Amino acid sequence: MSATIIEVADLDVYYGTSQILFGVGLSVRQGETMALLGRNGAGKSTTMKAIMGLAPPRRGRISLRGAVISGQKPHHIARAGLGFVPEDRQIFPEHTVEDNLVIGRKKGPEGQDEWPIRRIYDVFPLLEPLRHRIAGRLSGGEQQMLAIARTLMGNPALLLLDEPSEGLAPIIVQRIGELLRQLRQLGATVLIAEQNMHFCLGLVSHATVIDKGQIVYAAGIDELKANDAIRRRYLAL
Ligand SMILES: Nc1ncnc2c1ncn2[C@@H]1O[C@H](COP(=O)(O)OP(=O)(O)OP(=O)(O)O)[C@@H](O)[C@H]1O
Repeated sequence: MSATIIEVADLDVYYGTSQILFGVGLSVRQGETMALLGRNGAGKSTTMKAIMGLAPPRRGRISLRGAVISGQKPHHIARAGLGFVPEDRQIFPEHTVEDNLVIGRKKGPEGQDEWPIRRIYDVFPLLEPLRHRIAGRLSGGEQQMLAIARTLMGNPALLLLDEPSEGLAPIIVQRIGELLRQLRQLGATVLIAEQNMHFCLGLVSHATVIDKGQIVYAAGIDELKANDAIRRRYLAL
């Protein structure tokens, strides 16, 4: 069995006095693509932010390849090997596509340099002809691709994507899905927070379902596909 990349255990997260996460736990192994599924407001983004140190947990532990990272500052966590694409993508809108990519370039925590710009353009062929375009003028789908590509330039051990399909036209969602399937084939380890289960089918290997800040189900994606009761109860499908 491959090594565990990230292990999240017993996380409690609060915003002010409101408790948002209740004992959240999940783990992702090397080469897995895991979906964190749940309805609007279930706690997906908060889980991602907690992992990145942006919503520090009041209780619980997060380890990256066995080393505890909870309690560290977000930039330390990023340097330790986590690459986060937030819901709002956070590209630099006034810079060109290529500048955005170059800004994201850094070696991985063990000196890996697996994503030189040439390889990025091979995997993201739509970005190459746009390289001199101002990022803020790209379409939503192009910006999402750029945000993923830029994060890969940092050679993360784990790529965290917060709702990559949100707000995009179905054809673009399909393209992003194909891209993520390709990353999976290349061996990337990915955690995707999504409301859109259909987007994740055929893309992820495992699924964890969150509801009202608690993990209510975790299994291989085929098991979830076969489990009508869970899908109806927590994913409204
Ligand atoms: N900054 C904040 N302050 C207070 N409450 C917040 C804050 N951000 C989120 N919440 C609340 O925390 C809960 C979980 O939100 P979260 O964004 O993690 O859900 P989500 O599953 O990612 O949903 P979405 O699809 O809407 O992003 C919601 O009830 C939300 O209203």
